[in-house]
Amino acid sequence: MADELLTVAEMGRADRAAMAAGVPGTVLMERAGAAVAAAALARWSPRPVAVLCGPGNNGGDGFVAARLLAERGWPVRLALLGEVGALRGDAAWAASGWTAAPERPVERLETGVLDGAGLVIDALFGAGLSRPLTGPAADLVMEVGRRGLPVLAVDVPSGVRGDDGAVLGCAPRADLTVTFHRRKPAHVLLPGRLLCGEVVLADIGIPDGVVEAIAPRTWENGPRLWGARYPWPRPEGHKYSRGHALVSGGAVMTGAARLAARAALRAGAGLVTIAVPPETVTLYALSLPSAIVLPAPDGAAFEALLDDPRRNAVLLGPGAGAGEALATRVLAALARDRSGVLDADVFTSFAGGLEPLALRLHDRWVLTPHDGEFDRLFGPLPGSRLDRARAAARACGAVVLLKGADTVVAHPDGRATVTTNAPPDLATAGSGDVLAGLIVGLLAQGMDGFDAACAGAWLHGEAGSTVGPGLIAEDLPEALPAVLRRLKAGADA
Ligand SMILES: NC(=O)C1=CN([C@@H]2O[C@H](COP(=O)(O)OP(=O)(O)OC[C@H]3O[C@@H](n4cnc5c(N)ncnc54)[C@H](OP(=O)(O)O)[C@@H]3O)[C@@H](O)[C@H]2O)[C@@H](O)CC1
Ligand SMILES: Nc1ncnc2c1ncn2[C@@H]1O[C@H](COP(=O)(O)OP(=O)(O)O)[C@@H](O)[C@H]1O
Ligand SMILES: [K+]
Repeated sequence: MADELLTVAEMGRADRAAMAAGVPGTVLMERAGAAVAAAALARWSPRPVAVLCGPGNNGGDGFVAARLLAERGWPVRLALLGEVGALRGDAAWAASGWTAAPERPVERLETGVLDGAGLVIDALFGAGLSRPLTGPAADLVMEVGRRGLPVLAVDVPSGVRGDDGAVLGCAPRADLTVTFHRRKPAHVLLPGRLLCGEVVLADIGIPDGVVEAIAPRTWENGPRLWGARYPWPRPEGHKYSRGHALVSGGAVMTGAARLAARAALRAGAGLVTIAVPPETVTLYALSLPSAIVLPAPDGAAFEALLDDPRRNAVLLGPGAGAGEALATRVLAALARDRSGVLDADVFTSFAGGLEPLALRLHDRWVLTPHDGEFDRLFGPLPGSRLDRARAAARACGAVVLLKGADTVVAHPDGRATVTTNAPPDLATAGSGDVLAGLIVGLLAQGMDGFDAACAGAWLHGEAGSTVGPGLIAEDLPEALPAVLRRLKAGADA
């Protein structure tokens, strides 16, 4: 499946470009409806179907699918929101194909149309959803849920907004969603993703060059985006050529930096130094035999460690304790030519204002806030998670990774990805520290900020899925070798 995600506006441009290139809208609609019918035939045994059509082109796709399923002998009932006479353009053409047979009435959109149905095709609203569902459309959607009927959604479950996956009013929980040409953000962002069920992407004959001309800026995260630049060890390499990560460790919450350091090593950093309060050296050293544990009694000692340019990537925040001392270390790291990750307590330390960071950050730095930390640093920004992460990246000049079940990585230049492979088992203490460690380990090996953030988020999700239920954060670095072996074998390309 293609990785690009098109906004509703970009999809509209793709449709228009296809028509300008000589593919009529009716042909696109016939192919869309045929893809819906084919998906129903492939997934379900023949059964009575209720096709719910809306007043626009999403409804048009429904008319086509209804006709094709009826031609295959399925018992089909079709109900329309509004009057047939009010349909326009391609949808009017599609409706005429259904009504051409006198035994195929167009029913009013009332719950009775569901009686006897073994499948619902939801073709009420797609790209054109403009307001919350109310009235008969909302009644039908609620009733479909109450009856527990299987649902095949056309383009998106009606009520789910294409650009951000938000639910306007209500939306059915689909078993299968058939979308066209490219997926939309709603298919990967929550809650939309959870309402789509399985997503089938259908080719409706929009020419190949159209996507290149649109140059979309959003992708589903996966190895196809960054795998070619993954920093695999080279035969002639040695530990000094694989980067040296410097992790700042705290006095009390020592687990966070230890988890991060171990993840950085597993990600392939040649060396990891962990700078810790002197009284904790033994504790850190005993649990991290492969890391270099050095005492850093104060900020000056930490800066002395930073001064060695071989320590090329820095992680600050996990378990550090928020405050002036951490803020000073962050600014010291940013004053040098390094890459790095800012996480956890850093966001609280700069909650008073972004300026000191924004003045010094660049795109070899990655910020990894969860929603609460994000709001603390950037304020409550409007829009979807994609919008907010993009705005934050633009505001601070660094790569922003907004954590969650649908983690977004955004670059200041507007590129963004959504990560979809993370299981809910990752919602456990310390899991974010591992993510930060993975990213700093990749940065140390020379990956750029956007690639390292995307690769780190994806590896984190894969590692989480490999372990599954019962996962604790310590498991994640240990799951990495198997994930990397599969990645290297090209199994996920
Ligand atoms: N373009 C193409 O070539 C192709 C497009 N394709 C298909 O077209 C779909 C997009 O079609 P579309 O643009 O006509 O929008 P659609 O989703 O049918 O809704 C618009 C209508 O719904 C109405 N309406 C909206 N919200 C409402 C609400 N809450 N409650 C009540 N009414 C509401 C809205 O009314 P208005 O806002 O104008 O008042 C308008 O009448 C796309 O998802 C795909 O399935 C495929 O065939 C492939 C080729
Ligand atoms: N429901 C979920 N599904 C998938 N991943 C999740 C979910 N909840 C949290 N995560 C992931 O788990 C990690 C938690 O990080 P964080 O909130 O910083 O926790 P901690 O500070 O305890 O390490 C993030 O990578 C986040 O994306
Ligand atoms: K729909």
